[in-house]
Amino acid sequence: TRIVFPDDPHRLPITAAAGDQAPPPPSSTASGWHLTSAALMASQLLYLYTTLLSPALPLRHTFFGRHLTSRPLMRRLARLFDPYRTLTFDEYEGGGRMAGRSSAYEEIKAYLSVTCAASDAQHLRAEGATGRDGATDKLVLSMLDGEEISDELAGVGGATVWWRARSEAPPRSDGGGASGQEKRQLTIRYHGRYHGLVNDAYLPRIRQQGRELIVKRRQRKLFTNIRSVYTGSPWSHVAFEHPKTFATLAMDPARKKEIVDDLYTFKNGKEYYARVGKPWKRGYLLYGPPGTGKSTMIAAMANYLDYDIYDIELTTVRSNTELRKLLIETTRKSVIVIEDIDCSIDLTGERMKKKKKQAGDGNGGASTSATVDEDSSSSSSSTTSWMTLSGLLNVTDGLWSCCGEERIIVFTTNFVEKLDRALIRKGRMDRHIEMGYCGFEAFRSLAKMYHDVDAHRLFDDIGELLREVEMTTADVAEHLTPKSSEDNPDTCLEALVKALQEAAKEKANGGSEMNMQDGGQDDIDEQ
Ligand SMILES: Nc1ncnc2c1ncn2[C@@H]1O[C@H](COP(=O)(O)OP(=O)(O)OP(=O)(O)O)[C@@H](O)[C@H]1O
Ligand SMILES: [Mg+2]
Repeated sequence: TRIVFPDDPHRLPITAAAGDQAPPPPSSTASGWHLTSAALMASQLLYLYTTLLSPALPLRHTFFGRHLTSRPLMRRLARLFDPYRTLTFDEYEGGGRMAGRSSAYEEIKAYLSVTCAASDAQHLRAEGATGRDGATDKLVLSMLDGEEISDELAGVGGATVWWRARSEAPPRSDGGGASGQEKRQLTIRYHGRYHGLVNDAYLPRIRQQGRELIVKRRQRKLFTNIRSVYTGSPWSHVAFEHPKTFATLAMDPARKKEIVDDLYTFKNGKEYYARVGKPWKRGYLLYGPPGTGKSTMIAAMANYLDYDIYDIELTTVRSNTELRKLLIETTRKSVIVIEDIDCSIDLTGERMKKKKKQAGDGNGGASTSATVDEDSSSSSSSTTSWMTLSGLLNVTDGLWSCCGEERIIVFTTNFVEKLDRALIRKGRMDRHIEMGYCGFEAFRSLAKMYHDVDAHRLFDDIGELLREVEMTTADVAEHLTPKSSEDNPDTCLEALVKALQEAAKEKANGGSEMNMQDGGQDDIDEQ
């Protein structure tokens, strides 16, 4: 580690003797603070002694320091020698394995990245970043371990605070490999006389500025639950740059408006959720046949809300505990997605079977449906992972889903009727959205999007055929896509008509029964 000290005329001249150990905090202002030469010498001797004795420990933690600080009088004396205070911000708050990311740490880190750039620090870390405008030439600077930078306290002429970054290696597992993540910390050091100022004005101010910077710089990310080899986080991410918006999502305009209004109300519902005491989250279930725009809708939602996406591949989650950990690691303003929920886990009537069995046994016991035994369900031969329905229920409405605010949970499925009712009841999945086969309104928006055509002689035929034949939006979009430079709106619409007529003929011959699916309602009935 390399340490850079701020230029300060009052720094005690022990740097060389102390090696890598930081010198005592420099005096932040010259005014009003004059040690007598005797006190200065005593403090130097004292510090030299403690520093040499135990270079790794700050003054207060040494044997000598503890003695000095154990009595009020002595403590005051110690303050004379060491009038500086420190505050440490951990990257993870709460301690233990279930610690969550600290917003204070993130905000201060963002603020310091600007201070770093303007500082005279010699060794900084630079990370590439993409700005919101898509520019890829941005750099975000941060302090390397042990690096120290100074910052001014506004309103107090020349008063300075010092920030230092440090990290602890994760504890080793039995196999010798790292078993966890690095513990990162940021520590601020300041003169005791500025304690009130630092806590009441400086820290709130820089957190606010950090928050604004985070929003300004935010490149949205698409996370997936593959452990990152770089950070040890259970999530890896790439930049999220899906171009789909609600403007380019083909569906019935009235239904689209409903969904957009719903999202708008959620996004601006902070006070409402606080007032009624509900966690600020909302669950959406998107269901419908393949190619009807479920994944596309998720991208449009994330773009509309300006949220990150956490895409959970449930089949690789080995236990309910792992799922909880994943959820705790998500940040606010995010859409948490579990696609094809029916394929990820055997959720189909597991609880029903259990309930029936209990009813059949007639021996009481734990009889409520909410008490599914995790172990018995995890040993079910049809599950591909050890995730269980009860674990998933916990995630969607238990403690774990409200460990942060402003989250949307989206499940998608091709077979809504297969899902356990408990999983998709209102409150868990608040809104059920059917993504059905392409209707006339959806077709019209595709025609407008692809060919800028509002009306055409073939529209009536197409409308008729779409009522008769079930064709996915993906298929209709494909027919409308020009395949060569000779293609124009006429040829594309004719190709679509032809495809629809063929599908109608096939249906009439009884060949397309497989495609039959119920459509119609927006919301499915609840138990
Ligand atoms: N409503 C729509 N508006 C615009 N494009 C659509 C729409 N539905 C589907 N598409 C197009 O069809 C393709 C497939 O759609 P998407 O992946 O969203 O389907 P899906 O419902 O998620 O299918 P699956 O169930 O197989 O995951 C996308 O590339 C998209 O461009
Ligand atoms: Mg999909």
